[in-house]
Amino acid sequence: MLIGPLYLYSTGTKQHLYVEKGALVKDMAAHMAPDLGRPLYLNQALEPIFGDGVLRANGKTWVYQRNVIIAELFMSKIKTMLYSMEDSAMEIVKKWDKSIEENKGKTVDLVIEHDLKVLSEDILSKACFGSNYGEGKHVFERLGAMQTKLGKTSTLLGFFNLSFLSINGNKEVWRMKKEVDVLITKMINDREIQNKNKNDDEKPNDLLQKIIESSKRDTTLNEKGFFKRKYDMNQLTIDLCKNIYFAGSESTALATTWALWLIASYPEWQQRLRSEILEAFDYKLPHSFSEDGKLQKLKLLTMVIQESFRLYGPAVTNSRETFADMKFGDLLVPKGTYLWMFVPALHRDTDNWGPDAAEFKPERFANGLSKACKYPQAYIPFGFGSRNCLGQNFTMTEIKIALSLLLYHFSFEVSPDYRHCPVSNLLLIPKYGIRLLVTRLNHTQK
Ligand code: HEM
Repeated sequence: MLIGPLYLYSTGTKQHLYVEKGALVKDMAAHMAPDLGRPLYLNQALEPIFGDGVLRANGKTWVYQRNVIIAELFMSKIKTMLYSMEDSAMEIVKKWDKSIEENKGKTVDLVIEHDLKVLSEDILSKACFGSNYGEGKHVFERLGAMQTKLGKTSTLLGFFNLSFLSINGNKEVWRMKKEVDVLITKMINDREIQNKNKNDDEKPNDLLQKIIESSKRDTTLNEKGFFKRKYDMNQLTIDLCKNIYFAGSESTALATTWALWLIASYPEWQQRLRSEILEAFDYKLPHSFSEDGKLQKLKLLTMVIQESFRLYGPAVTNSRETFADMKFGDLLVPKGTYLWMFVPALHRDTDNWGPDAAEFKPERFANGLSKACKYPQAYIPFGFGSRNCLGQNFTMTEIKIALSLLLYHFSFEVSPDYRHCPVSNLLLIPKYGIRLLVTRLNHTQK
């Protein structure tokens, strides 16, 4: 059946508009929340995992949370996390080095995504919550288990099968929710104990601290009549932490995994990237990421990551609900319509990207996103408009550091045992894992 880039269908009383037209996404991106928000019916099913956290919220709770975290993820703040990101990334270098050593210095065939997952969980735990992977591990494990139970799609997006959970399955998800809440409550309480008797300038300066302080300072959400129900600020604090744990870990790990697989698949690009890294860091082990402009110098690496996000971005679908009658271009969309975007199709739209849209061509980003395609607003690996991802800078920095260190130390080829099968399971995952042949490199210093 041919259905085209714009079509409407209904499920009972709900109307769904599927949009795969760059020009329309551009118009949608120009509309501000709250008229265009998270779909309400998806929201109900996702309550155990996200509570009223920023990913699921609409209206004033969303505004409150976005304001709490936004400045904590600005580039100026991320610059203070560079050492810690690098430290975590060096762990993976040491681990792969050890595997090679145990193989008498010869090339090893490694499944990479688990190590990259641990890396991104460690970075997020340290940077945002002042703990490490060991401490955050139980939260990640339980959130992962809930995610698997809750189905085949993400909050960020779509096609949520609401009928799949049995009563027992449902009970189990709520049990896991309670476990996660207990773990996060303990983390918050521990932080409050640590903070006792400390002056403000002695307290940690991370996202968790900001979330705790804002919840005490900001009482607007508690005011009677402001919402249909009174908000429990303690629960909202827990929910927001939970949302950050969820939003910031697996997505980044998968993005790094897919980018490394593409780099291994295109040896000429791999060589070009390595030369750029060696040059930027003066042929020394890259450990000066905090030096001004070093990361910005990695222009080819940025292009490769952008292209990887275009073809293998972890977020597969995106969705919105119109909370008012709206107009996008010539199209009138009534209140209560669900809007769906299937990102891989949008990112391979030949009308927007040209006839080579399906090919890996990082050079299309040589002069920036605005020159790479007709409708830059329809490049949406991090979503669009006023609800776009707050973690973009964090993620891009983390991926650049991890890939620079890995490309400095190792060369990569795709293993003959690799089976290409990207599937959407909440996020875009490699169904059979990603296997790479990893070889140690020894650089002679300049
Ligand atoms: C490769 C990594 C990542 C990808 C692909 C990704 C993708 C997305 C997408 C598609 C959305 C929905 C945007 C929309 O509906 O238009 C989103 C929302 C969000 N992301 Fe990310 N994200 C990543 C990493 C992160 C990180 C590291 C953080 C935080 C440390 C983060 C925090 C958030 C938050 C708070 C939102 C909710 C924004 C809102 O609703 O206002 N993300 N992300």
